[in-house]
Amino acid sequence: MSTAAHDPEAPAAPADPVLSVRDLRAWYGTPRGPVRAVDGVSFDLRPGETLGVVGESGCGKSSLGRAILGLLPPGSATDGAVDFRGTDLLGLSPRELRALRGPDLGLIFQEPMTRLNPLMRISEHFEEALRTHEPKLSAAEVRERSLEALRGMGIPPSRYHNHPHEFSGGMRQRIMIALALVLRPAFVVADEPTTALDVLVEAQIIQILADLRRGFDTALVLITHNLGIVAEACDRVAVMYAGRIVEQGEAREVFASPRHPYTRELLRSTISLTTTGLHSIPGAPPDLVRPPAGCRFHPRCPDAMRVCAAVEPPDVRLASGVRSACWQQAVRVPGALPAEYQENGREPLAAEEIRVADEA
Ligand SMILES: Nc1ncnc2c1ncn2[C@@H]1O[C@H](COP(=O)(O)OP(=O)(O)OP(=O)(O)O)[C@@H](O)[C@H]1O
Repeated sequence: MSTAAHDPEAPAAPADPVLSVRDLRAWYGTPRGPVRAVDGVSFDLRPGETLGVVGESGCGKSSLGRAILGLLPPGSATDGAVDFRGTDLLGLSPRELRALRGPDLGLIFQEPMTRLNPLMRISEHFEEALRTHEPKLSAAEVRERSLEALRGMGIPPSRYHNHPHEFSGGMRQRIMIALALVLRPAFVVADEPTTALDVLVEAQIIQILADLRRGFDTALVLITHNLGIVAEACDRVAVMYAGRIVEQGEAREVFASPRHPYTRELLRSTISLTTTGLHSIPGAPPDLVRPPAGCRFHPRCPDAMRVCAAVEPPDVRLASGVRSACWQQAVRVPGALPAEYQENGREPLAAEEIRVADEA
């Protein structure tokens, strides 16, 4: 560990994390065996921070968001620790968790109709949420807070007394977001909040999330396929592959010089979409019932070495503060490379060895 000399000009020490996730695992029981959708994930989130979680489809992003909030379906299980302001969320009963959702833990998921009651006016939804969690607010304050949240999402006050069916799908989604944010939760998970929305609305949501974070120190985990949003709106990024975080750090740093080959490939596939041709990463993420040995990305990795097919790479903290789980970095850490790979562990992995490793 490095120790920095005291610098009087240095910014104040960062606040304690609002959320600390340690070695989180989540799996779904299936007839083929457990699907290990989240497999040893750790990160911290400080008040006001936004962490973007990116990765291809099926890498475990949504499972991570749901596992943190205790929202996995029946038949699934979790292990590890999710510390939210000193309470381990994984140890809470469903009832205790429900009490925290809303005022402390917010969630924004894709399905907009799931929580809007078609029989209730929009105003009644807001009144119910605020009266339940902030009973001291006056009727005027409830109205003011609600209209402010709705206005932020581009819904004019004239629509306050309408019913859900009088809005388009996109508007309903924005109302749902306003409803989650009106309670000013300390921590929010937003899972692809923008898929059903157009680009203008997307920009608006990014703005709201930024305001929220500035105004109320809300910490946010933003799960998305859109690396552009992460580059624009997130402080930090976690790149997930096959149930693990393979690289995490300051978004600016990770995007400027990605260290993990998976991050590099993911960035290339996004950038080329908006410029010239279509680049996609050859192959597909692995079956999470039987993931490959060693580094899970090795069968698709252009830089794979022999050690990658056999031994899981340790998480290496680089000088920039970025953490990367890749043998290309780990071989430089004294003692990291096992003795039996000292001699030939760095040799490039031949195609036939990848097949053998896959079948193992
Ligand atoms: N209810 C379930 N039962 C069994 N397997 C599941 C269940 N939900 C998800 N999975 C599996 O868990 C793995 C991770 O899925 P998850 O939805 O978390 O990934 P994701 O990265 O969020 O994907 P996307 O970007 O498509 O939403 C996948 O292999 C998926 O098939």
